[in-house]
Amino acid sequence: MKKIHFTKMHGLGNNYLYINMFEEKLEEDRLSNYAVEMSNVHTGVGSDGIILICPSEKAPVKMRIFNNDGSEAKNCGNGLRCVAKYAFENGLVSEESFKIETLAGIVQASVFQNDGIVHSVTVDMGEPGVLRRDLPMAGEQESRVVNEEITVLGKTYSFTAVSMGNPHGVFFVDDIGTAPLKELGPALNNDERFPEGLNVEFVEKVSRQEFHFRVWERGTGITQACGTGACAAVVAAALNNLADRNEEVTVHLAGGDLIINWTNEGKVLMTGPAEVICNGVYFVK
Ligand SMILES: N[C@@H](CCC[C@H](N)C(=O)O)C(=O)O
Repeated sequence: MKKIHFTKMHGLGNNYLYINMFEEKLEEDRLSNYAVEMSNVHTGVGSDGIILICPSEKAPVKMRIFNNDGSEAKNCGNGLRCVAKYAFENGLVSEESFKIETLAGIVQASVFQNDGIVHSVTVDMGEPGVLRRDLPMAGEQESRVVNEEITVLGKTYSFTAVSMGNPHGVFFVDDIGTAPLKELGPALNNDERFPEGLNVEFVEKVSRQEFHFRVWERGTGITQACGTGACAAVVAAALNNLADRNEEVTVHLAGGDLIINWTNEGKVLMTGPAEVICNGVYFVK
């Protein structure tokens, strides 16, 4: 019987099964099935998806992420912090600052540790995409989508679109508690205006340095946290003059807080925790 060794980790409750591809051999054409099977809460381990920590020719490690519906995404902010922690604690890297390759490009991770145990990680996520073509989204490809009206399920909302390597739609609301996440998330993700789907975020401003945040993720549904989504939210806040560039902004997600800074140089810095839940062995059916 085939066995897959994994480490279950989470970043603010956004949990994935991490597979060390330096040691495990998985068939490329079965990765999507493994994500669905292993993530199943009833018959698998239960998770928001799987993340492969792979060898890379461009960096010490490469991250690949599959949502729990089996779809592969190009980026994952909470995943990057966990990959950085795993790589450092398991000797895949020896420096405290190192590169990680993703399908969206190469990012720089810096771990903060005590006695070899990483408690938090800053990832330089690179520059956000702010044009329609970056998502992609239908319409004039070279234009931005900032506070633009969109009609969904018969109601009109204003939203801002940002790519962090994966597509995000950010909706600013007065009360995060009444945000129609469950309805708007799937509707927008399946909307033909977003040919590659959409991660949907509702964001409530507390001050220019503090926002509440809830997310419906493409390929998974409602999760406790989304790192790329929090980055997109702060970029969207700055584009709408609700926050300032080059300032640390605290984003309160369902699972805890992230600190995000869209610097004047254009990079988005994300800082937050990463935690190990358990190690295990999955018996392939
Ligand atoms: N939870 C992640 C994002 C995971 C991928 C996303 N659902 C997509 O399909 O783009 C994060 O922390 O960024």
